[in-house]
Formats: sequence, structure tokens, C-alpha cells
Amino acid sequence: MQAYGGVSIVNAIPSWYGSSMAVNLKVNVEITKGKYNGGSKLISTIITYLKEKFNLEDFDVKISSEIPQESGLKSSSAVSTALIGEVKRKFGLNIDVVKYSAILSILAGVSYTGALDDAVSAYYGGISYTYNKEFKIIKKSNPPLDISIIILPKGGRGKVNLNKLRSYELIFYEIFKLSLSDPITAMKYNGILVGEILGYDLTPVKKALEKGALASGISGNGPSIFAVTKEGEEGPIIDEFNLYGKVILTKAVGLDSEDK
Ligand SMILES: Nc1ncnc2c1ncn2[C@@H]1O[C@H](COP(=O)(O)OP(=O)(O)OP(=O)(O)O)[C@@H](O)[C@H]1O
Ligand SMILES: O=C(O)C1=C[C@@H](O)[C@@H](O)[C@H](O)C1
Repeated sequence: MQAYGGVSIVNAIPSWYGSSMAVNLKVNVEITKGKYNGGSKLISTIITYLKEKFNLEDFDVKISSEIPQESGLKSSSAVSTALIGEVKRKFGLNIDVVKYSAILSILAGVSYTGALDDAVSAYYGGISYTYNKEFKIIKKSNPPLDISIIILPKGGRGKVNLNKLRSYELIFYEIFKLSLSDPITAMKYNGILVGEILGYDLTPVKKALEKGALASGISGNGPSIFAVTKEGEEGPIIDEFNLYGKVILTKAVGLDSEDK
């Protein structure tokens, strides 16, 4: 099964309310014969849990991914929803894929709130709005059609200062409320604020905004940086981000079929 990476609209760690936008960076997971002996704690936790709960035979997985890891681009939620979705399809299970993804991501120690926001955009495409404390989906919607997403991927995230992020609960809740009607402005405020709180260098973000980006900031807990432009207006931002590393130009992904 396929799922998508994403960029943050609102980080859910401070207020438990989160929002994420799927982008066209794909993960594909296949189930194969054999037994998993790879090194991913997330994959082994999911396989062990589902095998025991539903009494399944051993299986192995083949993962192909275009999403950089440990970078804030929702790689773990994409892999986890694609794997659980594939297990559901292959073994004919009646399970809530995104809820299992959130619970098992916490169990595997790869997420703080379960990142249901990331799981919903990864699995269904589009924009997610969630309340992660109660594993609740508030709304799913389509992104604007005429935008481009420019990503400066960075890896090797250090330890995230959760308490510092959490102390900004009120302002992140206000940004979440704004995001319901204006996701692009919200992702700009969220992305700048996360960068300032966690101490990332925001020079590329400042330059992107000066050059006319609709939004720019840190995605997830970083360190990757994104910018949003109107389609056809990417050039100056790509030139700017190219000064800092290899750039990815991609698109927002619309909502897929609910019937999964
Ligand atoms: N492509 C992958 N293959 C196997 N395991 C993966 C893959 N991507 C992520 N994981 C698992 O998820 C864990 C966390 O991944 P990662 O830090 O990349 O999450 P992320 O989604 O980028 O973070 P964020 O939530 O900030 O966007 C990894 O340590 C690994 O166990
Ligand atoms: O670990 C988590 O719970 C999260 C991590 C980041 O991706 C955030 O963007 C997300 O909203 C929540």
C-alpha cells in the first residue's frame, strides 16, 4: 500500500491539536513471505502487535520510500500507515488504520502524541485536522490546487525539547483555530514559531518570505525547512534554498478515496 510524506500545518505537541498536509513524496510497503529481521523498531513493533492480536502467520515487508528520515517530513507515519493498511488489505481485517498507527507509534517510541494528524494526511492524502489526545479526527480537507511545495530536507534531528514546546500551548491552539480556515497562513506561523522555540537557524525561511513565499518554516520537529509558493513562482525560492543543499520540488496531494 502507498502513503505520503507531509509538511506540518500545526505541530500537535504543544496543544494536542494538529494539522498536516500530504505532499507527493511516496512510501510503498509490500508484504512478502518470510520473517522481519530489519532494524526498524517501528516496523517490528507493528508486526509483533498485529500478529499477536489477529493471530497472523509470519510475514516480511519490503519498503520503498522517497521521504527523508528523521527530518520532520512524516516518514514514520507514512511507513506505519502504509504497513498497517497493507496488513488490513492482505489479511482482510476490519481495523482503523490511522488509530492503530497512532497507538503503535507511541508504543514504538517514535512519536509523542501518536501524530494522528500525520497519519491521517499520510494515509488519506489532503489536509488533516486532529485532536491527538483522544485519537479524534476533526476534519479532512483538500489543499489549495495551485500551490507548489519546496523542501530543503535536513536529517539528523537531535533530542526535541518537549517541555519548551508544550509551554506554548495557548498560541499553538490559536494557530490551530486559524488553520481551519487559513491553513497556509497557519503553517507559516507554526513553522516560524517551532523554529524559534527549538532554536533552528531560520535564515532560509526569512529569505524565502522576503522573496514572496506564501509560507515558509520548519516542518514537524525539524530540521527540514519548507516553503509554499503559487505554481510557477517557485524559481527564486529554489535558487535561494539551493544555496543550503539539495532541494525537493513537490506538490500537495488531494484527498484519496475513503474506501481503504
Ligand atoms: N523508511 C523507513 N523505513 C523503516 N522505518 C522507518 C522509516 N521511516 C521511519 N521509520 C521508523 O520511524 C522512526 C522515526 O522516523 P522519523 O524520525 O523519520 O520520523 P519523522 O516522521 O520524520 O518525524 P516527524 O514526525 O518529525 O515528521 C525511525 O527511527 C524508524 O524506526
Ligand atoms: O510526535 C508527535 O506526536 C508529533 C510529531 C511531529 O511530526 C508533529 O508535527 C506532530 O503534530 C506530532
